[in-house]
Amino acid sequence: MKAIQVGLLGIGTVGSGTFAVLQRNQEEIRRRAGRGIEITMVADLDTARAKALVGEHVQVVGDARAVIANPDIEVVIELIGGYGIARTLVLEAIAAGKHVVTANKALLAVHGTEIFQAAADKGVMVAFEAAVAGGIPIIKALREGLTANRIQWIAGIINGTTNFILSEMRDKGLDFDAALKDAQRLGYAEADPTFDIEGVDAAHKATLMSAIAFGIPVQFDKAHVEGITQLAATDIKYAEQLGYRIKLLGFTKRREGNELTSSPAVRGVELRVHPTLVPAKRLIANVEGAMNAVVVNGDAVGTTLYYGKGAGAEPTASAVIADLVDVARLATSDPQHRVPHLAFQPGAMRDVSVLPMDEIVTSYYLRLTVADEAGVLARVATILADAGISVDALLQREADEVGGEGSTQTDLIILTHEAREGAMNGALTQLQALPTVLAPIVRIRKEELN
Ligand SMILES: NC(=O)c1ccc[n+]([C@@H]2O[C@H](COP(=O)([O-])OP(=O)(O)OC[C@H]3O[C@@H](n4cnc5c(N)ncnc54)[C@H](O)[C@@H]3O)[C@@H](O)[C@H]2O)c1
Ligand SMILES: N[C@@H](CCO)C(=O)O
Ligand code: NA
Repeated sequence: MKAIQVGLLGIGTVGSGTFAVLQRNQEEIRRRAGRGIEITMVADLDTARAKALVGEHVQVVGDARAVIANPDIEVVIELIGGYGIARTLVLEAIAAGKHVVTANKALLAVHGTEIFQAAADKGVMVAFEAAVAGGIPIIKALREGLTANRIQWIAGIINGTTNFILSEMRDKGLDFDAALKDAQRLGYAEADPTFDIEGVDAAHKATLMSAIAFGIPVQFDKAHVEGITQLAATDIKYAEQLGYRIKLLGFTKRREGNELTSSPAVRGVELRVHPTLVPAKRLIANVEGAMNAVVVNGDAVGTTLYYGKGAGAEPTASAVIADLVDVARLATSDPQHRVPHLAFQPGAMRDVSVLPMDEIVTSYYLRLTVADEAGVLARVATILADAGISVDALLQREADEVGGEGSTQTDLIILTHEAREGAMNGALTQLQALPTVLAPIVRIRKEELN
C-alpha cells in the first residue's frame, strides 16, 4: 500500500519531535501501520528554521493554507496551538476532506463541538491523543480500553509545568519564578505560561476527559479553574504533617443525587481544577517533576492508574504518531466503523450539565490564623457543626511556630469530612467574620481517591 502523505502545520517543540521520531522509527512504524507514513510538506512562519530541521527532501512553506490545498496530503497535523488561526486551519483542513491530528487541547476544549461535528459531517477523523497527558495513551484507554465501564470519576496530574514547579519548590527550595523559567526552557510550558500556572491548561484537558468519560459535550466554560499561584509553602508543610501532598488536580466526577446536595435529585458532572490534598500513600501523590498521572475509576474495573511524560518534544510526538498510525490504518474504512471522537456515538451523547461549584461535594483542609485565647476553637466548631460539616482531624500549631515567642496567634488546621461546597462557603463567611480570626482563611479541597 502506498505511503500516506502528511502535512505538518507548525514545527516547534512538538512538531520537531514528531518529525524526528517518525524518521528514526519509520521502519518499525511502517510494519505496524501496514503502510509508510511520510511528512512531505511542512508549514511554519519561520521557514529557515523549518528547512534546517527537515532537510531538502521535504517541501517547506510559510503559508499553512498551501498544505491544506495540496491534494496529495491526506492528513494534516496541527501543532501551532491556540484558539485563533489553528481553529480556522483545522476547519479548513476538514472541509478539504483531510484527517486531522492535533495536540491542541485549548482548541478542542473550547471549539470541540463545532470541530467534531464538522469532521463527522465530512467523514474524517480528528485525533487528539497528544492533547491530554502528552505521551500517556489516556484517550485510547478511556475511549477503547474502558468501554465496558460506567466511569465514576477521573483525577489527573495533567499539567507538567505546575507539577514540575511544585516539585522543584519542595525538593530544591527553588522559588516559583525560577522553577517556571526551567519549565519553559525544557519545553513544557504553554506559549502563554499563565495557562499552566492558573490551571487553564489542566482544565482544557479535564474538559476533554470529562466529555469522553461521560458522553457529554465539551463544557470548558463551566469548569472551575484555580491554579497554583496562591498556594503557600505553609500549607504544603502542614499538609505533609497530616499525611497529604498538595497536587494540582484536574477532577471530574459523575453525580447522581447525594444526601449532601441541596437537591436529592441533583444530576450532573463535577469538573474542576484546583490544588488538592491527596493522601501521601496514594501512588499519584508521588508523581514528581513534569510527570503526569491520571487515575480513572470505573464501576467494573475499579481504580486504574496511567503514568508517564505529559509534555516535551518526543513524549508528545509519541502520541501524535500513534494517532497517525490509527489514521493510516482507518483512512479507507467506513466512518461508521471508527471509534467515535468522544467515545460515544454522536446520537447517544447526553446533555448533562457541569454542576455549579456550590453543588460539588468534597472534603476540605482549612487553615485559620486565630487569636490564641480560650473559646476560639469552640466557636469555630459550632459554626462548622451548624453548617452540617463534621471535622475529621485538627492540628494546632503553637504560637512560637507562627509568630515567634510571645505571639498571640496560632494556626488552626482542620480537615473536614465531605460537605457540599455551598455549605462550606456559608460557614467560611461566618468564620471569617469572627473577630478572633485574624487573617484570610485558607481553604484547599481534599480528595481521598479511593
Ligand atoms: N510542548 C509540549 O510539551 C506540548 C505537549 C502537549 C501538547 N502541546 C500542544 O502542542 C501544540 C504545539 O506546542 P509546541 O510546544 O510545539 O509550540 P511551539 O510554540 O514550540 O511551536 C509552534 C510552532 O508553530 C509555528 N506557527 C505559529 N503560527 C503559525 C502559522 N500561522 N502557520 C504556521 N506555523 C505557525 C511557530 O513558528 C512554531 O514553530 C500546542 O497546541 C500545545 O498546547 C504541547
Ligand atoms: N504545558 C503543558 C504541555 C503539555 O500539554 C504542560 O505543562 O503539561
Ligand atoms: Na495522551
